[in-house]
Amino acid sequence: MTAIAIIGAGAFGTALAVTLAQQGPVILWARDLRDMARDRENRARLPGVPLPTSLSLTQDLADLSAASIVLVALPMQQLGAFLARNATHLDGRSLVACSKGVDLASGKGPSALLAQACPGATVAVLTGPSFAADIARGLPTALTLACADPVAGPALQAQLSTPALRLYRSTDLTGAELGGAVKNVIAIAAGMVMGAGLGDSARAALMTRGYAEMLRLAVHLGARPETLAGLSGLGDLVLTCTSDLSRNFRFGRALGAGSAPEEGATVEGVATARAITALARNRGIDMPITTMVAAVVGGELTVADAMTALMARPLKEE
Ligand SMILES: NC(=O)C1=CN([C@@H]2O[C@H](COP(=O)(O)OP(=O)(O)OC[C@H]3O[C@@H](n4cnc5c(N)ncnc54)[C@H](O)[C@@H]3O)[C@@H](O)[C@H]2O)C=CC1
Ligand SMILES: O=C(CO)COP(=O)(O)O
Repeated sequence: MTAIAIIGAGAFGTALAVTLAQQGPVILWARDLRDMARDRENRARLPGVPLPTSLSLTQDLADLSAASIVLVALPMQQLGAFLARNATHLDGRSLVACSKGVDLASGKGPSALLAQACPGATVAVLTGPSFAADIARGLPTALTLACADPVAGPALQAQLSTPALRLYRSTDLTGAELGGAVKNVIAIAAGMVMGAGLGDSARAALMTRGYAEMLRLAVHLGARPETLAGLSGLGDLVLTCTSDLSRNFRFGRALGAGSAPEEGATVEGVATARAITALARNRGIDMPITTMVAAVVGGELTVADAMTALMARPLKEE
């Protein structure tokens, strides 16, 4: 019996599938397998990583019926529509949300979308600092597995950990997924700073103040501060704001440098900046960097004007 299934054969879904297949059978669902089955490699999203024989591929969601754990690794803005069509295939299992972001249509994170569409499921969140390419190469990685259920949480932690992938357990789903959502927005801002040539000192200031607004939003929405200080918040913020491997960082850097961003890359921080700006405005939470990123990606502000506006804010206590 296949115990673990993964939905979404992007870079992250494929990397998780390759890693978890070292421990037992895994089934990976893609809406379009293209040449993956023939090549035994996901050349489009995770080139150079062979797919092990314990990993099977399918385009038919009915093939996932034997899996007790389903990891959902779709881009955030695709998740709601996918669930509207396919929730009956997923209900009643342990569903692990792997997307990072906030849904523009509903203002919800991935775990809330899963719980709403699949009321009989046990929902968890897997998040933290990890590039798909690192996981797939078996490099050491530590992530947060958040699940409110006191029995399912430890079981999932054990089943999804490997010698190279170390999962820390939490019951704070709100904090875990808001850290992963906001860090992408701040990474775009960090990229803008570096692309515009404003320097490492400016980036450190922006990361720190970005962390402050991540914490402010998450605590307001019921998260525990220590969650944000962990892998899913600070850990992922540091990784994403400082690495060329980050698509959000590279996107921001292109904007800052006045060059064209890469085509076809999943850059979750773009829509999430807009979703969180709306959420923060409705709740009266001050999130100046997120609001600035939303305005720049929406074409309402230039990077230079956004930086000037941030520096001109009234002086305040830290
Ligand atoms: N790539 C990474 O290093 C990491 C990614 N993530 C998160 O994982 C999520 C997925 O990202 P990636 O795998 O990197 O994206 P990706 O850009 O590599 O792949 C996205 C995949 O989703 C598929 N897809 C898009 N819409 C779909 C739909 N409606 N139905 C079925 N399949 C659909 C595409 O065909 C593509 O294969 C994002 O939320 C991202 O933030 C989290 C941690 C690390
Ligand atoms: O979430 C990630 C690292 O933890 C991947 O970051 P990007 O989506 O910016 O590439």
